[in-house]
Amino acid sequence: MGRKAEFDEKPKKGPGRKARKQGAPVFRKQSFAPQEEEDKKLSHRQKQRFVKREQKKVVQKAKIQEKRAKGQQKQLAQRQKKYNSDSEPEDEVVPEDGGASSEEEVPQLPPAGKPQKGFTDENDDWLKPKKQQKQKKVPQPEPDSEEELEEEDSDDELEAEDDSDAELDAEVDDEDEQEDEDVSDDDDAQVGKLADLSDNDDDDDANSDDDFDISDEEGAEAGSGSEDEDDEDDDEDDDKLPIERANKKLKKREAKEALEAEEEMQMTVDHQDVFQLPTEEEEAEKDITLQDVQQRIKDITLVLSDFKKYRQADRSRSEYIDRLRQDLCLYYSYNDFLMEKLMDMFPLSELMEYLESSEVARPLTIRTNTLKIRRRQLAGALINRGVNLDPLGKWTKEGLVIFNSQVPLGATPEYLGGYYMIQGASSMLPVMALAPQENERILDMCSAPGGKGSHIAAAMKNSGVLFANDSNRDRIKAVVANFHRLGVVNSVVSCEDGTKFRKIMTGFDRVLLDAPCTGTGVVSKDPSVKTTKSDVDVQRCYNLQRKLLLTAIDCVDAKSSTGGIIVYSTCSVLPEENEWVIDYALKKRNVKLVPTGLDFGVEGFTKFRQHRFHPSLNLTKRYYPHTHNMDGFYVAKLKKFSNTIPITKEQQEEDEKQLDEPIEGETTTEAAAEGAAEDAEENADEKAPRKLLGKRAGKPSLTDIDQDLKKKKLEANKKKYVAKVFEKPVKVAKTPKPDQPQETNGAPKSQKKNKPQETNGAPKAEKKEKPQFKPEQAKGKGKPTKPEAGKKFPSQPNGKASPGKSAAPKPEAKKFQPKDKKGQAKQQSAKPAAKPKGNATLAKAPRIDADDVPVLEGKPIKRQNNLKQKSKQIGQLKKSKTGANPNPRGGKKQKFKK
Ligand SMILES: C[S@@+](CC[C@H](N)C(=O)[O-])C[C@H]1O[C@@H](n2cnc3c(N)ncnc32)[C@H](O)[C@@H]1O
Repeated sequence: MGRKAEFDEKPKKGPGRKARKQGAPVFRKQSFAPQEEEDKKLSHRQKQRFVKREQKKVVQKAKIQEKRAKGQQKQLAQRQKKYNSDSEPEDEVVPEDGGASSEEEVPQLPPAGKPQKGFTDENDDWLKPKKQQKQKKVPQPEPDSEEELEEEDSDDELEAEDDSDAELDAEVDDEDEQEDEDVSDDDDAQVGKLADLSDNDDDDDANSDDDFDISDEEGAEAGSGSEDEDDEDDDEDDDKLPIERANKKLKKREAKEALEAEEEMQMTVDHQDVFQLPTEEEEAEKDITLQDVQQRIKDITLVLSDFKKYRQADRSRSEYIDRLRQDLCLYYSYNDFLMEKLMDMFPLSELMEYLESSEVARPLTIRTNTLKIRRRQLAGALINRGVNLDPLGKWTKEGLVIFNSQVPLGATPEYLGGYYMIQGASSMLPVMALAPQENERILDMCSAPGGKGSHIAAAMKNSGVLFANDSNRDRIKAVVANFHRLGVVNSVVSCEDGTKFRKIMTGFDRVLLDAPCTGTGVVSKDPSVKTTKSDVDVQRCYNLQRKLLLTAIDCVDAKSSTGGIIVYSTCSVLPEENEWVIDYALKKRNVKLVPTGLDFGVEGFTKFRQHRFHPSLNLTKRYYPHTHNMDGFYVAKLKKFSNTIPITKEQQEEDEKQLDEPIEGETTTEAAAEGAAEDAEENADEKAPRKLLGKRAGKPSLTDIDQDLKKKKLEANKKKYVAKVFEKPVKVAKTPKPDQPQETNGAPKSQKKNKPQETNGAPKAEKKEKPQFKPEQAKGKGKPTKPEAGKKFPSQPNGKASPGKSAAPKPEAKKFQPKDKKGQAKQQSAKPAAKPKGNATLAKAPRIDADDVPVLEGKPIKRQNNLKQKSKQIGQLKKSKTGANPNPRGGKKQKFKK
């Protein structure tokens, strides 16, 4: 008010209120006058704020001083004296204010004994920056009105009064900025608001405090260097808002944590370096948990990922691999045999994926029976029943995937009405590859329970004829039931041994061989596979599959105008049951692999460990649970290009006998040697010129020059493709007869020698026949030598699967023993009763599953076929036997000789 009086006249223009304020050069002396008068001028709010502020200050001061007091009692006592002398007059101001009403009363300072407020030169240094901070941080807002102006004035006055406290205030404020800013709430709204972002919330406050505490501690830990940096940062931070400072500290802390995490990881990795493979004693002593096993799997995986770096110097890779295999067996409940097979097939990382996904059930899928309904209609009907479904994929027009269902899918009216078949996604693939056409004659050789058979019928639109065969009498009933339900009317259902089907009926346009197998691709459906399958099972399947496939090929008419197609499939992932079988067929029949027409799937193996298959095996397809979310599956599509069989009848018979021979439960190295010898024998067969059969019999032979050229060509190809493919399964371990001394091993040789004598003159004609057969294959057949054949069946070399195996390799001479045995086998087959007599192990040998045991039924079909439908091939064979080749046996023997 007084200021007004100083102006003579109001300036019309010029600076505004701010300028006026600034322009007022005269400070009233009353500002320093006793507060009584001033207090009266304070508004109620001002008074409240003032009191608040003062109270706060006192509390803050008390806190700080308490802290200091602990470590600096003496020093502080001196300071106190000094301080008392310096600040007494100012302090006295406060009590003077005390004359105000109790509401406005400024809280009394703590007793003089304690170091209270103010600072000396000694603590001036560390207080200074904070004072600056305070000054910068709390700019005074400009008053907008007269009233505010008054308030400001009074505030100014108050500040002036508390000048001595101001520095201490700064210190206090800095100790707890939030609280300080709280004090200046309304008037300092600008600052207050920003500070309130964190301050008003107690929790946040607490958190931020914690954060700072931590960072302070960390700073202390980091050492003096970082403290200095922090000090510098603090100076810089003075310009920043609290939230910015908090953010900066947070970032710092995060960076530090990241660094620590990295160090920790490195330490962990370094720790792995010293992963110790447990010794056998340690193993025996320690009770191992599943977690331990899991951890060890991880550890060994890491070691194997960089073997040089992480290995123990005294441990070999195979030791780690053995340990890993055992651990995987334990963890995933596999037997050693199957785990070893899988480890051979997949790289380690993929193996883990495969094993993991094999633990999970595949999605439930159904196939629309297009004979009765369209997929869209079926989906609608099922959705109405509360089934949650989707189309299975772009690759199929019939498949639906079921996510969940409120009704059992095997009991819906739609199911009972034959609108769909519950079928795994992978089961749809072979029929798609087969691509059945309308009005064709198609054979489904192993049909039960009829899933794929009914799919074929649907593709044929119930036209033509579908022969659905299965050797299992019980299972064949399911075929009939399903065909009835699904409305399949173009089919003939038979129950025959598939391997004999060529004698029943041939001339099919297409044949599907969905072969019986070990089921290693469907462990999620049938976990017992993980523990029950052995090398004997695989060998048994391998034998049966080869026989069935050769028969399937023989049943197809290569001259079919629409087909001439054979599709082979299994739900096994083992190469022995897939590529091995196909490769065998490529050698034994005039077929070639063609693309399956399936646009997804992994290529079949062209090599597997030390084995090499025909390069065209890459046209076959593999399916895995971890890559396709389907059961493990295999599909191969063959095209028959000639009805001629590129091997002699005798050889065929011999092959069949070989495949018929039972397999002993425990394989031995002797058996391996036997197989090796047989391989060698067969290789000799391949090299030998063949007797012409069928149409080509008697036709002009290749000249010697041609043969030389051919040999050279084969040699050249040999470099590209070394076929070691056909490795026979391990068969019965026939113990040598006691009365057969070592010398008897030579007997087969002498027998062989006799053979060629009977077969003179045939080679050239044989060569003539060969062009129909792929040169690479022919070469491949001829190639495997004894050492290669010695590798035998993949399970054989490691010798782990069969406990009975002897580790010692058989002497070379013994490899020829099988021939002798073969001769025996022939004799035995002629006299079946004598067979068990000759070899006790044969009687014990496990037989083929009930499924696989030929059940010769359906006689009428057989009879009918015997009467009406005689295979061309059989005819040709007979012809060659009787006419074209006057001495077929001689032809065979000659081959052996060569
Ligand atoms: C994989 S299942 C066939 C599944 C069938 N394709 C389907 O989709 O429903 C193999 C079948 O082969 C049959 N089987 C086994 N040995 C056989 C043989 N020697 N001749 C014919 N069928 C045989 C089994 O009875 C079994 O039903």
